[in-house]
Amino acid sequence: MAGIRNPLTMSAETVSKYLDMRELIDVVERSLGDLSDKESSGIEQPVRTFVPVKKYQSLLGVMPGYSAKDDALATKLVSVCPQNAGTDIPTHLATILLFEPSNGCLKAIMDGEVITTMRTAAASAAATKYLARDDSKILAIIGAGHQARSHIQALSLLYDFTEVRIWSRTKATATALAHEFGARVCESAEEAVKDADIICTVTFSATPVLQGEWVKAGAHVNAVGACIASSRELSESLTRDAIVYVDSREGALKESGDIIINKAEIYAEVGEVILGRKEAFKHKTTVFISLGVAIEDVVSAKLVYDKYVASQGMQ
Ligand SMILES: NC(=O)C1=CN([C@@H]2O[C@H](COP(=O)(O)OP(=O)(O)OC[C@H]3O[C@@H](n4cnc5c(N)ncnc54)[C@H](O)[C@@H]3O)[C@@H](O)[C@H]2O)C=CC1
Ligand SMILES: O=C([O-])C1=[NH+]CCC1
Repeated sequence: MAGIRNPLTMSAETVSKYLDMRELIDVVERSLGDLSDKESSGIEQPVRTFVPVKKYQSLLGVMPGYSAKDDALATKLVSVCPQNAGTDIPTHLATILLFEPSNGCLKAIMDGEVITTMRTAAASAAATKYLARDDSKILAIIGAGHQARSHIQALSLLYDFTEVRIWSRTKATATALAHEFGARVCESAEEAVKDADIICTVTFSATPVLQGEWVKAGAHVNAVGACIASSRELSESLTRDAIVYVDSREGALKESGDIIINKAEIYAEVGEVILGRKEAFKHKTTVFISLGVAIEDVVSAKLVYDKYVASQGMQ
């Protein structure tokens, strides 16, 4: 069997070669459904551990998970270093260790940055498919980093947008990203989200970048950037008035400032909607709070590994 005592090493370039966003959206969608049905899927996923590195205002996240249904076992190690912004080092650095569940051997050490960037957008796209209106035409993105780019890529596969708008506190990065996609740079977040059908907040902000009063009734919001209990991207009025979905209820109650600080009520995990156990409310204002869950990385890493092994004619 490949890599039993000699794990494969897979670079970001190799991982990218085997990841297709359309396929990933389907795979991640299924994993979110499975996460909401642990009895059948046999998912084991403790809420991740974040080790604060206060001296550098950064975090090390440890994200293990197992899916019995996929027979996939992996852990991601992710450094979150906002202070790297503007340097040659990315703000998120990640490695995924993929194991053979039957004997515990390490099968692969793979780059986790590409997977993190793409699977997060795939999760938002999967949620959006259920929660946004099918005729959505205007996409607004708040933030202009890696997640901003991958969210435009993923959502553009599902919707025929007539307009994509970007606002970021650093205008130069918003302008560069807008140039890639023929999007419009806005002078304020309020201008960007006016009448937008789908809004994504993908910033490092610790305080709200999106106010409820700016959001059109019936819009869908993917709130992706606030992943620790002391940070939030959404105003209290928005989480109070919208129907709030999360990726993991357990994770959100521990990690989401948008839930904890705003004292927001969680209506459902998006997986429960995918399974048809909870309503989608496509025509009401909806919010998907994405924290990122290990199982998304586990299934993505297995997908990459299996495709790589097949392409090499390995067992
Ligand atoms: N939910 C999930 O599964 C995941 C969430 N994330 C989170 O998404 C966010 C964006 O990640 P990336 O795009 O990879 O980072 P990035 O470093 O590539 O981009 C960050 C963006 O946030 C903006 N920003 C930074 N501080 C800000 C502030 N105080 N107010 C407003 N904007 C600010 C920057 O100008 C930049 O446009 C981060 O908070 C990250 O931790 C990242 C990976 C997975
Ligand atoms: O799920 C993930 O990988 C992360 N969520 C927040 C920072 C990284």
